[in-house]
Amino acid sequence: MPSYKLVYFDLRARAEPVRIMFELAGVKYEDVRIPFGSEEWQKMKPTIGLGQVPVLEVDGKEMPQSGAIYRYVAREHGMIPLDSWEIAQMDVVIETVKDMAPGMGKVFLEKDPAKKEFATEGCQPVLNNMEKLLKKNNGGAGWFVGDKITLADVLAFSMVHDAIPPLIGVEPGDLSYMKSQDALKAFVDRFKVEPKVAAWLQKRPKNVF
Ligand SMILES: N[C@@H](CCC(=O)N[C@@H](CS)C(=O)NCC(=O)O)C(=O)O
Repeated sequence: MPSYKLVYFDLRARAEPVRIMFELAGVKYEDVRIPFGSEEWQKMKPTIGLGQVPVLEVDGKEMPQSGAIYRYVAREHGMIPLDSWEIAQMDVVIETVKDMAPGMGKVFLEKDPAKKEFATEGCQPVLNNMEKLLKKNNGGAGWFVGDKITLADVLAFSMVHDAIPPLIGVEPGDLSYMKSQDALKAFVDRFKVEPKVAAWLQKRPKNVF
């Protein structure tokens, strides 16, 4: 097993899917958390990867870009389907989850009315698409693709459980912003009680983002 060092800020954000995959796979890794906005980061920035984090070090070799890190870790630890069609279905889910980003970026910089609008209206079309994709596989009773957890599930969970709630001013895991996405809600409930995920949710640092 290679030696893994994940370098990010003291946040969940872009690093959390990697942490969740390492936990699911039972892989040991060094979870380096640089204080956000710190002097330490300003010193480190010119020396690491492409000057941004996350960076994953694998046996001392650096890998920047969260998307590349996600796929690499998922590939190494059995969270990418084997079949080309299923890989494409996984990518459809990942691209759909990414459709949340423009709306989220705007809300991040705004005050309460924008947060409320995003929760009640802005995020709903993407949630509906996620619901639709989930239901295409096994009627929505299992995971997004095939019959085991893939990167698609990890990214979908990170988005709806961890990333959106604090953005709209509620706790991670508070899904009250979901309207008619019952399969997606049930998916989150299923994912978070997977034993290794549940253990991680208990012990992970309690960051806002
Ligand atoms: N395309 C990159 C973007 C990485 C990125 O924007 N990282 C931010 C934190 S989420 C960062 O390092 N910000 C500090 C800086 O740019 O100095 C990725 O997906 O990894």
